[in-house]
Amino acid sequence: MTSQPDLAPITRQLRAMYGSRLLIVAVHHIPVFSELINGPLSVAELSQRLNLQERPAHVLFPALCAMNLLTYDQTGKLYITELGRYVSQRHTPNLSGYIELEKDDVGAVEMAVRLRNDGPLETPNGISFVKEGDAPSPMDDPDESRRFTLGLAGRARHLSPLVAASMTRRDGHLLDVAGGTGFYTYEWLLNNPTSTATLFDRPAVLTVAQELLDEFSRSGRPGAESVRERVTFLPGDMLTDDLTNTDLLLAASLFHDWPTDTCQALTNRFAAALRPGGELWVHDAFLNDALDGPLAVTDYSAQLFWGTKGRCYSRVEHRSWFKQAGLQPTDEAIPTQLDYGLIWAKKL
Ligand SMILES: C[S@@+](CC[C@H](N)C(=O)[O-])C[C@H]1O[C@@H](n2cnc3c(N)ncnc32)[C@H](O)[C@@H]1O
Repeated sequence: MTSQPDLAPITRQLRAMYGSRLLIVAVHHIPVFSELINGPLSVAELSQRLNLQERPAHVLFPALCAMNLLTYDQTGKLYITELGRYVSQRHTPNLSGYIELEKDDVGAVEMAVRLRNDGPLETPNGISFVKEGDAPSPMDDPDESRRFTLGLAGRARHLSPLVAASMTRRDGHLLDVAGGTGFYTYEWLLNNPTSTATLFDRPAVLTVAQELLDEFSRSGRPGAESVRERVTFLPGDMLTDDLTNTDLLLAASLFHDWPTDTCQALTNRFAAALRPGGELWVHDAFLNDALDGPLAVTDYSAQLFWGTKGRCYSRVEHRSWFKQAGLQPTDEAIPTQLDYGLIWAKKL
């Protein structure tokens, strides 16, 4: 087990920028506080008045709750908190004019565009970390996929020993879907010396993963050399291609790149790939089940909203996909680091 520090303060600072944009937008571009000034509204009512679709609403409203500007009443309606009144023009004094000084910030203006449009207006080069259908994908471009994959390598190197230590130890097969660098697979195989694994991702990503496995195998760590012989690299499209039958399936930083209907479809595919007694493990950053924070995750959700087709989801949202796919969710919630954690479900 690593004794390295939790790097969450760094990623929190990095992502705070996205939360700031949401604050400016909610006060000056998409009038959340003006709509709520006359009383509580349900998420559906408020979304409809603001012309926001499900994904942007589930990014913006939880973030404003995490900032303690909005909260839910007992019937689940959103209302303005005592603190939130101070960003409304109807309250004296208020900070609305002060926030207005940032209104034309390019990031805030573009965030308003993306919230209204449920994503950027144009994506000629595809969307970060996403390969879907025939649309162009940076994950299929050799230079871009290398840049994206190596961009995640430091986080994966840091978190993968913690993830491997928390996952089930067993003799069997691990399928690491959308496995990226492969570090989660390599670390799990190091802890499970008689097991095998498949790393599934786009072909250009697997080229990088193979290089990282070479480096891992030569690290001199006890058992690292044998890991190479126990990994199969399987290029493909997880949305459409057959997935290897497996005992454990890992979805690390996977669901948060996709909209809810795709998450359900993927969970169904993952459940079908599991053998009886198999386990689906999800490593991600989870919203509170009440969709009101935590701030580190609502900021992350805004970052993912900005760049991918997804957002952060709560454990309850994940567990509903598991149940619909016929899996039995466990109620374990295992923290790792960087505001991430593990949850898992069984196939009976
Ligand atoms: C955010 S990265 C996560 C990588 C790794 N699991 C981790 O935690 O570091 C998402 C991965 O999904 C892969 N991906 C996206 N669409 C895919 C598809 N249709 N089929 C297979 N992999 C896909 C990307 O290539 C990328 O490696």
